[in-house]
Amino acid sequence: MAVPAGRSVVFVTGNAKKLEEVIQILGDRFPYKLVSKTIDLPEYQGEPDEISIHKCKEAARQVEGPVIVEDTCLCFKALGGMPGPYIKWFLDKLKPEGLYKLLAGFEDKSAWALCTFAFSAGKDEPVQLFRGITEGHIVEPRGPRDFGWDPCFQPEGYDKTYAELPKEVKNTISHRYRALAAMSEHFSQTNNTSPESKKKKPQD
Ligand SMILES: O=P(O)(O)OP(=O)(O)OP(=O)(O)OC[C@H]1O[C@@H](n2cnc3c(O)ncnc32)[C@H](O)[C@@H]1O
Ligand SMILES: [Mg+2]
Repeated sequence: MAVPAGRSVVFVTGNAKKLEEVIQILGDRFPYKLVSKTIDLPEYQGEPDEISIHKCKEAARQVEGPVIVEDTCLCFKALGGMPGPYIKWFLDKLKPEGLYKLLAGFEDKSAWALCTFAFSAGKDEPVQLFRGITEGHIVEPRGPRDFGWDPCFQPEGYDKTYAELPKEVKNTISHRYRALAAMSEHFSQTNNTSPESKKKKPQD
């Protein structure tokens, strides 16, 4: 499913830092005009894919047009992938220090950040998902506190936390960067076909 060339797509999020990164990462790589809209969508429960699909359908219902949403999970290996999609509440109550302490009884501090972008061309249209994963470790918090759990996540292969790394570095290795790369690639390909040929193509 595609959006006619030149049309805008609304990125619905209640998180200003997410939006900032999305704009920095996408630059002019995205074939549609990205417009943002601040709506605090419900925090659904379930598996990450299910949550993103629900979130996207609700956004499409409210916006009544093409939308993108994003959901981020932080998963601890020693905890079987939890907090996962519930990281927002864990972070809110425990702060980055508490997230680190949560793993005090475990030798395995490994974790992965999962970002899922979901796109829908409108109300009642199917939802497409684009995922990105960055592996790393949960460490004692270091660095600025301006974005979520960044101070306690150290990506694999780096000796700095997401918070300590320059934004330009985080934005070329992050879960969000990887998911956006998959989404941009998909839309660049779809966008290369003419509107006429798109009409004849079966829906993606
Ligand atoms: O409106 P939405 O887009 O849902 O924004 P949100 O803040 O509710 O975000 P999520 O539901 O995806 O919950 C993810 C939590 O993880 C935090 N988070 C998301 N991406 C992050 C990143 O790259 N680095 C650090 N923290 C991040 C974010 O602030 C939330 O507390
Ligand atoms: Mg949310």
